[in-house]
Amino acid sequence: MDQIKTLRCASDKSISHRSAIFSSIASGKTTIKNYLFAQDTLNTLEAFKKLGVDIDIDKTKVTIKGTGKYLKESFDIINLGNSGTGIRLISAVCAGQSFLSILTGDNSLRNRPMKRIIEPLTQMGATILSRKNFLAPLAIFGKDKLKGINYASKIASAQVKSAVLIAGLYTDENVEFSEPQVSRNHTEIMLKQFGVDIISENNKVFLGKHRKLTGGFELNVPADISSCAFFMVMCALKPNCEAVFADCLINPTRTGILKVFSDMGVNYEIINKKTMCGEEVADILVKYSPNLKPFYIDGKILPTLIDEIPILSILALFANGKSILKDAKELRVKESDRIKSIVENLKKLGVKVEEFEDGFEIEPTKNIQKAYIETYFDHRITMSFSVLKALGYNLELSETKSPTTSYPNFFEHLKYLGS
Ligand SMILES: O=C(O)C1=C[C@@H](OP(=O)(O)O)[C@@H](O)[C@H](O)C1
Ligand SMILES: C=C(OP(=O)(O)O)C(=O)O
Repeated sequence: MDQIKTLRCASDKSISHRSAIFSSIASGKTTIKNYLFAQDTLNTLEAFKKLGVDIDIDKTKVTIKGTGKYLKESFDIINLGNSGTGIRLISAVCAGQSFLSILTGDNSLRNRPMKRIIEPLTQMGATILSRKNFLAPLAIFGKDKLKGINYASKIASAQVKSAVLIAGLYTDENVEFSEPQVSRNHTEIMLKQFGVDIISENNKVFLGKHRKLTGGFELNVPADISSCAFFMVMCALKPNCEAVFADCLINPTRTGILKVFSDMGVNYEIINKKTMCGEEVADILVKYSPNLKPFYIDGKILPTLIDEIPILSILALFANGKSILKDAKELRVKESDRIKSIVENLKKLGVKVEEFEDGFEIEPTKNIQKAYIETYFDHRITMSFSVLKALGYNLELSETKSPTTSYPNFFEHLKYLGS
């Protein structure tokens, strides 16, 4: 048996975005330790610098002198790169400012749906112009006082929920949001830390009376379970592998993958629970797991593992039966159409896979063929197939730059765990 390795994977992307946004619109100087220095979350810091916030970045921490909720007009267009979270949450901040903001992103982001936030933010009183079909760039004419809203979202989306709650900080009227399943709740947890009254009841959230953010403390961002997932799967598939994933976020709105691991027979153990950033965190030990059952994933669990589907589709190749994914249409509007990206690439490996509008069925295979993988510049597709390649399969990837979006030292960690 090899020595047990410890890996502190990339910091949580969702929590990093929120820490930057809320520290910027709070009073006081807030320090963020273990901020994720990846392209998406660096773009969020750049956005707030453009909006007049004093932000200091050094190797270990970010210090943000909050301005309170009213910012300065940006001289320039704000570019959120590849980040759906960045553009959708910052649009909501801009909806509460009495000046014009223009938000854009890269080719992928300019093709992702923005109607989902344009609709509620417009109902709350902002004026938002977009390209045809509600696509970015977005021109946002905000108002310093918005209207209340009772918004029933048709999709479970933390980005939509967060947009409504953030815009809700700019009104004294009632703000209520509901969604079909509970999406990740980092906005609710962090707004509470900044002193905002917020009440969650099952799949509903309400803002209370107190909506002013008070910063001036230190936040410490845990490791991202969505980033750990790549190496947890690698460890499950690599003979003699045993690794501890340190400080991994285990917020129940994010741990669907652990439930799927249990169902499939992945050998893991939660060994050391703690709290960071108001969030549940733990060290997780994962071991080689040779007898895997297939997965069945549908709408109930999906929001809690939405970003882990690409790497779970790799795990499915080694199960002892057909894995099924349903109700996952949202995957078609991520950084790439992830259903298509997964299915097309698995077919190239010689895997029997059937594509549905909202998911797929994957047959395991003992004979993975040599293939050229088109990543569509989607970080999670690149990282998933890089794990498969590191397990000894003959793959060539169309690019290996995209992981900088969420996990800049991904390949270093891959080498460490693979060695
Ligand atoms: O709020 C967030 O930080 C995120 C929410 C999810 O998107 P949706 O809100 O579109 O489901 C997720 O896929 C994304 O990676 C991060
Ligand atoms: C979907 C993702 O992020 P975003 O929506 O913020 O671009 C992701 O990281 O997988």
